[in-house]
Amino acid sequence: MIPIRLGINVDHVATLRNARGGVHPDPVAAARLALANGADSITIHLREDRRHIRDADCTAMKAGITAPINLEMAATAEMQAIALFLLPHACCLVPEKRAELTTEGGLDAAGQVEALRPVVGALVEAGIRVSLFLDPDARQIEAAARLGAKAVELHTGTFCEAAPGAARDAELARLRAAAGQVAALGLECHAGHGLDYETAPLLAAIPEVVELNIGHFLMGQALFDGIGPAVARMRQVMEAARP
Ligand SMILES: CC(=O)[C@@H](O)[C@H](O)COP(=O)(O)O
Ligand SMILES: NCC(=O)COP(=O)(O)O
Repeated sequence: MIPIRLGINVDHVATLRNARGGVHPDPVAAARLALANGADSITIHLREDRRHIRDADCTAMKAGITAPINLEMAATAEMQAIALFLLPHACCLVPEKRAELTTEGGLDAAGQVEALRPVVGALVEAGIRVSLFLDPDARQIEAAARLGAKAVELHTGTFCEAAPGAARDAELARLRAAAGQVAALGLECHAGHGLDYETAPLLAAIPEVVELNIGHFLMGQALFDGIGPAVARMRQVMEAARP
């Protein structure tokens, strides 16, 4: 079986914690449980509005786990400074709009290469593995390679939100083609957003995809099954689908 990594996004543990302004549930405790049950890394998205993960969560996560941390961030001076201080294993540059409910699409890397270049350069220089969160679009993927990113995380939201049928099949075909292009350019291919037990195996079946990042669905499922069993089942269905 071609190995595939599972990154667990614990943003929405922080959403629940913030609902009462306290310290429970703790994203670091959730991360440890996920790592003990099949996760390879932990993703945290420090949004500009700090709606869930906060700055203290980032330092607590760095101190609290030894597994790789993937910091999702907007490509801003503020976030760059935080990343260079925190020095996570990886950073994933994502688009952010304050009014959005969640991430709505991929970063427009092709449209802002010169603006992104210094941010990507500074993070790579600091030894951080930089990925760009992109739609499965050839022009965007080519821009990621031009920028010196080491990975692309394909946005699977459009695929996950589509009902089974021709439109969803077409989006999966786009994702397959994009994964092939990412790998052909020598970058790692990751995927994420909206994945669940039904859709994640369809991405895991793509040989070029080497990492899935999954959060919201699993944190919801954890309310019923517990984080450990929820993550373990995701690991199982991903590996069962793996070529
Ligand atoms: C980029 C992406 O799809 C997610 O990793 C991101 O974290 C979604 O944002 P929220 O976690 O705020 O829903
Ligand atoms: N980059 C995708 C991620 O980290 C988790 O996205 P979601 O599963 O919370 O939609």
